[in-house]
Amino acid sequence: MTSAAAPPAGLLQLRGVSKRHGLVQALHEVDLELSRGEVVALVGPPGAGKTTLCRAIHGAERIDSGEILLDGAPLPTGGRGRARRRARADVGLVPPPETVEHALAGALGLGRTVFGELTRCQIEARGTAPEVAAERTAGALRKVGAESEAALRGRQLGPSGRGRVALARALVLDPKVLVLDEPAADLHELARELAADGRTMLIVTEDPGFAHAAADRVLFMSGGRIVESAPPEQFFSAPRTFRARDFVSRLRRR
Ligand SMILES: Nc1ncnc2c1ncn2[C@@H]1O[C@H](COP(=O)(O)OP(=O)(O)OP(=O)(O)O)[C@@H](O)[C@H]1O
Repeated sequence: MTSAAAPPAGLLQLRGVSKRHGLVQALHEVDLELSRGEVVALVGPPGAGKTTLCRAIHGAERIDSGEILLDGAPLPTGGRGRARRRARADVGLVPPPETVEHALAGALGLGRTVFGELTRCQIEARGTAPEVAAERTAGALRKVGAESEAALRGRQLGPSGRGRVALARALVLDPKVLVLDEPAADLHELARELAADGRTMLIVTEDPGFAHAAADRVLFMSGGRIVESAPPEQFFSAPRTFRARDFVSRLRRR
């Protein structure tokens, strides 16, 4: 199939989303729907388009065609204004471990502390009052177990701290959809807690155990297309297409 079968009245909808990187068609008319409270695991081989899809949903990647709707309203795909900042806050993205350092370094700038940045971004994106924002920052850092990172600056963060702070930065904006791109294993338990709390999430993962535990549904991507959509137990035990069977058998051999 070329599009994911999904229930109607989704919180997040992608319709015919395409994106080309130079000669590479990274996303090919992707249709996707996430219902409120649904947790979807996105899997697929390297180069399938998973990160491009996550970045497009977050508004970090300009799409070539198609549309992305959140709560029925199109997400702005360009510009720098308040509407765009708000849209990016509504879809929180935690980048993969290999790029989270760069992403946080950009957010924290040269001098800002973790606490300062998490507070600032709420004031900027949501117009939150400073004292309320500071309280939320403290709550988010507590939630992810990164209270001891509060006074640190970008380069002082260790690998585990970076992932937790990036998650706290997304959470502090109370996103309608949370996208986790290959979260490190030490974030899995937190992701499961967020799923149990009813968060709507799209999680890129190649860990079948984690997908089973956290996700309601698995989407399999290959060649820029969503090829299968199934409950985790069904997908990992009986994938339908050749490409998915090959992917699952490679996972089993690892
Ligand atoms: N900025 C870019 N410039 C050129 N090509 C890119 C760029 N970003 C991604 N691509 C290409 O687009 C395709 C999809 O990449 P993407 O990173 O979205 O896949 P992925 O499924 O996340 O892969 P991985 O699991 O390896 O992270 C790949 O062929 C990749 O090489």
